[in-house]
Amino acid sequence: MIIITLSRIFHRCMDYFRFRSSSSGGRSTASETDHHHHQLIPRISRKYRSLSFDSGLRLIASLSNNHQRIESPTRLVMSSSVSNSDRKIVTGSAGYILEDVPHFTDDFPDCPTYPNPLQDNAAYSVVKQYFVDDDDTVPQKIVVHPDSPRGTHFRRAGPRQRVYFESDDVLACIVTCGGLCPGLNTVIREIVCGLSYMYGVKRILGIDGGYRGFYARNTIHLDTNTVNDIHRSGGTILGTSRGGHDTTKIVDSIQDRGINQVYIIGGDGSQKGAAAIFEEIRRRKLKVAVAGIPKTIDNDIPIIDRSFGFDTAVEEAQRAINAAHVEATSFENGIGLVKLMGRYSGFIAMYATLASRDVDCCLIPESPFFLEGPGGLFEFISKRLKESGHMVIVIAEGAGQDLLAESIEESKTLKDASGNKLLQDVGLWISQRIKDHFAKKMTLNLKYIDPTYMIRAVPSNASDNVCCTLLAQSAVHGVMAGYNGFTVGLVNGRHTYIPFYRITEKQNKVVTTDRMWARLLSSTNQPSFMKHDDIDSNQLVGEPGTMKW
Ligand SMILES: Nc1ncnc2c1ncn2[C@@H]1O[C@H](COP(=O)(O)OP(=O)(O)O)[C@@H](O)[C@H]1O
Ligand SMILES: O=P(O)(O)OC[C@H]1O[C@](O)(COP(=O)(O)O)[C@@H](O)[C@@H]1O
Ligand SMILES: [Mg+2]
Repeated sequence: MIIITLSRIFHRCMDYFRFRSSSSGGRSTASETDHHHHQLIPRISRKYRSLSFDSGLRLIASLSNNHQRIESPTRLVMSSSVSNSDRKIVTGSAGYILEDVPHFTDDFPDCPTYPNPLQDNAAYSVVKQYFVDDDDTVPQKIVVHPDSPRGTHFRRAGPRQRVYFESDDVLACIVTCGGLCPGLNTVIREIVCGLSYMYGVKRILGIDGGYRGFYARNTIHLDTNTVNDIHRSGGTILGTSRGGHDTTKIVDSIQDRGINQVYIIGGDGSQKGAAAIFEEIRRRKLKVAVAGIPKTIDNDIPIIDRSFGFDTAVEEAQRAINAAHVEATSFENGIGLVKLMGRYSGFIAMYATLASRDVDCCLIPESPFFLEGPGGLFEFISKRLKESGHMVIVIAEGAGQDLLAESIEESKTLKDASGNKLLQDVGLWISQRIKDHFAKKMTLNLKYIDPTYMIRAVPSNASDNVCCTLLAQSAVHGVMAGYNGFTVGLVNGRHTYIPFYRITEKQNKVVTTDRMWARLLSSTNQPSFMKHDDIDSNQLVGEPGTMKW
């Protein structure tokens, strides 16, 4: 209680000395902005002139005179792998760690705040506890032991009592980057509607065609009318692209246009791009917020439970698997083979298999397999055909690439414009290998179905539409509340703000020693195709226990 009260007193004191900053508006250069900022500082009491949020916390701590709750929370600033990026880590008792996100007050300790317009909105003011308490955090791990530390937490998303933008001053922009994903249009729609209806923001721009659109294309005007029906269509009305991330040109464009809120909808690559933009914005001391909304049908983004589009992609994949099953059961020794997306992570294949119940074998990038000999794929196919006369195989596009690379040497080095590995068609390759192997042994009817782009080009389903809406609203609330340099994401079913470095430091993968993969193996009754050595060296790179729903 004491720290909360002191913290509020501190913020009240700070509010008293607030000034109106316009550092990001207009066409000011970085040096002009600096100058403008420093011109305004003398208006603040000397005592609080250089008081950052951190030093504010320390001030409260010293005032509190050794109170237990104040003794423990300490903010440690650690060096980051990304230049100029300070990691905000708050530690507390019982091994509590908050991996916090940057806030405007870190760089602009005296920037003004305003009452949240939602508090005058009849629809929200009746909602009990609509505003999120500043102390609310969400644990990354929810399975704990009596004596285990409380571990890493992330800041809970949602609206705050005070905001750091006046509605009329906001110039927001939205960009979609990377591959398509069901729900992109819904997220665009809900950012526009959230900004407009909740916060009265009128100036919102769409960036045309991904990152390069910042500097190579005109912007697109967005309002609640223009986005009204877009959620019914797949794709993105803004267009998207790979490559073209030129940080300097992008931030020049943000600065020149006077944009002060940047919403970036994209996958792991896009979030790395967002982090680079945020770093440059900070370096230039611009009062511009950058927020990421994770887009990934592959579910290759760590920390989060899942993001929008995945559910729809898995549902759409069922149509291909059903067709494969019908074909396989209609012919002697029928094999239906379906290739699904998943460059480095096999979540779509794994969940489509678990959902379908018709799949006999699921092959993913994380689980090595081999074709010939005892325990190999050919032996299993032979066994399953003898038992039931047909089978369905689901293969993720990134599976077995090492086997393909043995035959196609140059395939190891090919990359797309964003630097992602370009894959060979494992579906075609494995179909041919199976046909060749059984050619002289038995009649085989193999039908290869490749629904690749169909599962991501569709509009999002009902559950993903809800997911898109909540993510978009959470991003808008976070930005308006002054948080910065974050990706919004579901952690254990709660929306959180996650620092970019945690999102970009590794990829999420299926952990084949985790219980979910074991559940799949028991559902299909397929062998693991793993040799003992593979188990030992199995990359434990995923977040064990992700996809918990
Ligand atoms: N390490 C990086 N730094 C800066 N920008 C990046 C980085 N990786 C990817 N990007 C940019 O992010 C955008 C999307 O990346 P991509 O890998 O194609 O898709 P996704 O975001 O869906 O993973 C591209 O414009 C790409 O240039
Ligand atoms: O052919 P494209 O459009 O470059 O994309 C193919 C890749 O896009 C994805 O659908 C999604 O990847 P991103 O998240 O990097 O956009 C992958 O599953 C697939 O390998
Ligand atoms: Mg990606």
